[in-house]
Amino acid sequence: MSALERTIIVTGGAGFIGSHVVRRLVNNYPHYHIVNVDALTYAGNLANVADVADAPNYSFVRADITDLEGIRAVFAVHQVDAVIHLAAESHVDRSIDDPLIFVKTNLLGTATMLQVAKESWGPHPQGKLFYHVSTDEVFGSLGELGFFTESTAYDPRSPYSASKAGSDHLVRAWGHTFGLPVVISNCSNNYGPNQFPEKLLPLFINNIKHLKPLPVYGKGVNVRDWLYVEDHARAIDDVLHKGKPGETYNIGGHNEYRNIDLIRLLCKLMDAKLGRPEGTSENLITYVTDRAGHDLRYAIDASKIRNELGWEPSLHFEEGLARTIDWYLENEAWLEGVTSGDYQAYYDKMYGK
Ligand SMILES: Cc1cn([C@H]2C[C@H](O)[C@@H](COP(=O)(O)OP(=O)(O)O[C@H]3O[C@H](C)C(=O)[C@H](O)[C@H]3O)O2)c(=O)[nH]c1=O
Repeated sequence: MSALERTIIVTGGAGFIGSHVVRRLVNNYPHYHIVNVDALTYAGNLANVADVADAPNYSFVRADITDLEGIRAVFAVHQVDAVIHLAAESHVDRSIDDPLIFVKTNLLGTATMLQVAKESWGPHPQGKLFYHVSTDEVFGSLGELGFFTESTAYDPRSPYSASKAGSDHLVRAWGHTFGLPVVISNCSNNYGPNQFPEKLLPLFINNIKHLKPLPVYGKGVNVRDWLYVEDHARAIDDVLHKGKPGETYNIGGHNEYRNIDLIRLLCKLMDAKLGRPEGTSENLITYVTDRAGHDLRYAIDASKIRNELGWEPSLHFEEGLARTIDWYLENEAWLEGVTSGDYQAYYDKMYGK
């Protein structure tokens, strides 16, 4: 491995977005050594990276980012040039149900990664990069108009978004105080293969498949800006290679949908794909109690990354959605695998079914 040009740690590389980043870097940069560091908690799944598991420029290390000695051991074995930090607790509903694990993983975990990078790289290191992958939820909630830019003031409102906002601040603090070269990106809602079926799209695809109720929070009028996960992975690649240390980049799909409109579109596409009479899936829609503190709207102004790094989303949403549905329907074993075990207990607790 030492003959390879650059060693990059990807934390959370067995998770949803992380697995797409790992796959892209392993395949596109055979001269890089990609070290996937993942604790394999409920949403981490080595099946997500099975296709690159035997690649000569890929390694996997099972480690928890809150374990200082475990992370030190990873840096002791590998000559790390860059960290792409994606490992995080990410589901807003879980953060309402059980906030402390979000504080631990997202704050202590990020601080641990930063501290070990600093110890290992020394003061004001040259040619190193700590890249923190974050969320647009740090900016709070928009009304009907406007977009989040890189200079929008932070206003996180859920335990999840507050923990991510705090982790962004920690990254900037290590950059400012210790001269660690850091970069941050804040992205909108992702969708695509490998997403754990607690998030809206994979949850609803799975429920439609099994003719189970579709729990729409409140009136379904909340708006999200959807981006295909491979477009996000390409943006991360661009920020890694062309981003300026000390900068922040917003990433988004410029693709806003009210939840209920998205769900109706999903229902229509799935009825067609499953050969069911039109309206079958829509009949499963069940309006339920709104999420506590539910943010109304997220929308990203991605002009900085477009103008400075040349990144743009590539996939039309309806095509991405069709591709996503096909993936979940075709990968039955993956879906069955992640919805067995503890999943049913979680589902029953959250939806009372
Ligand atoms: C699971 C679920 C969700 N919803 C609503 C709640 C939201 O308005 C929307 C999407 O929910 P989801 O939990 O999939 O995603 P967000 O809460 O927008 O957050 C997501 O996008 C950001 C950027 C991240 O940073 C989070 O990590 C990621 O989870 O659908 C329902 O109406 N019913 C449901 O059963």
